[in-house]
Amino acid sequence: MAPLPKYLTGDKEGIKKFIDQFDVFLFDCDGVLWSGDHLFEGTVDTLEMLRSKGKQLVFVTNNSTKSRADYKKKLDAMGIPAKVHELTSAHIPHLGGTDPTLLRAITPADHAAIAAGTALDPSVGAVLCGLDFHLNYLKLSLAYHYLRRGAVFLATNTDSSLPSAGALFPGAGAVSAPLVKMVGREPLSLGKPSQAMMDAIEGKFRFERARACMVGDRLDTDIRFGIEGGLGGTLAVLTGVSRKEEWEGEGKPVVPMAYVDKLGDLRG
Ligand SMILES: O=C(O)[C@H](O)[C@H](O)COP(=O)(O)O
Repeated sequence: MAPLPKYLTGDKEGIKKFIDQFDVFLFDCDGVLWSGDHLFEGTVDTLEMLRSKGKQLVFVTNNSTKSRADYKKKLDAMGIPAKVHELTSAHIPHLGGTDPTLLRAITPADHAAIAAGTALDPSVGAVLCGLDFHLNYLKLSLAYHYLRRGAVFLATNTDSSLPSAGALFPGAGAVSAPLVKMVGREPLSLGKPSQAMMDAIEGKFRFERARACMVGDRLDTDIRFGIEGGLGGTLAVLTGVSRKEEWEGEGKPVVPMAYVDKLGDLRG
């Protein structure tokens, strides 16, 4: 049985010992640094404090509504300095997504063209579902028909919910759910807790897993990601999705190494 996590809020000595164990901190974003556009009090100072101790900080989000460049802008605007380590773009041709011509109600002509296949691009080999604030019936219909024709079913992540403005909203898993219902199978999910994501991060940032700590608000994505990735530590915060009741008690499947009420508590 995993030992109960250490509660670090207000424990100066415990916080110091915890931080000293790691060289690298992987930060989940939504629910840890901010909730939507609301930056949590103490976030900037805490990241600054960790940087001043020589820690490497890596931001690891499942949120696919923004590109890395957009995240860089959001971090800059919130006073969190960050570099975008994008060496080459992926060069994967794609369609759909944010295409404005899809932001409308489906028409009888769409039904006919999708059914006949004339509205479908024959070169499409995969359908990738992510968090989409403009999800609609037309996009779902196109995605379903690509899947029916044999396209690989992928998801950026399958989080059930998105923390924003201090509440929960439908997450990326709720976006792919209608397709799951239709095709009767789950997508291959590439974001946290998938270790494909951990391997990609490790490949890019070259850190020692035993000296890295994952900080997150969700047990089923962030904390599980850190544990299954063999990281030296995991730290849960209570400003997002998971509650401490989820790891308290016996036989809980995912238990963080430590937790704080909020990230800013790491300032001691
Ligand atoms: O549904 C989603 O995609 C997630 O709730 C959201 O993107 C989570 O982002 P993260 O907590 O990984 O920053």
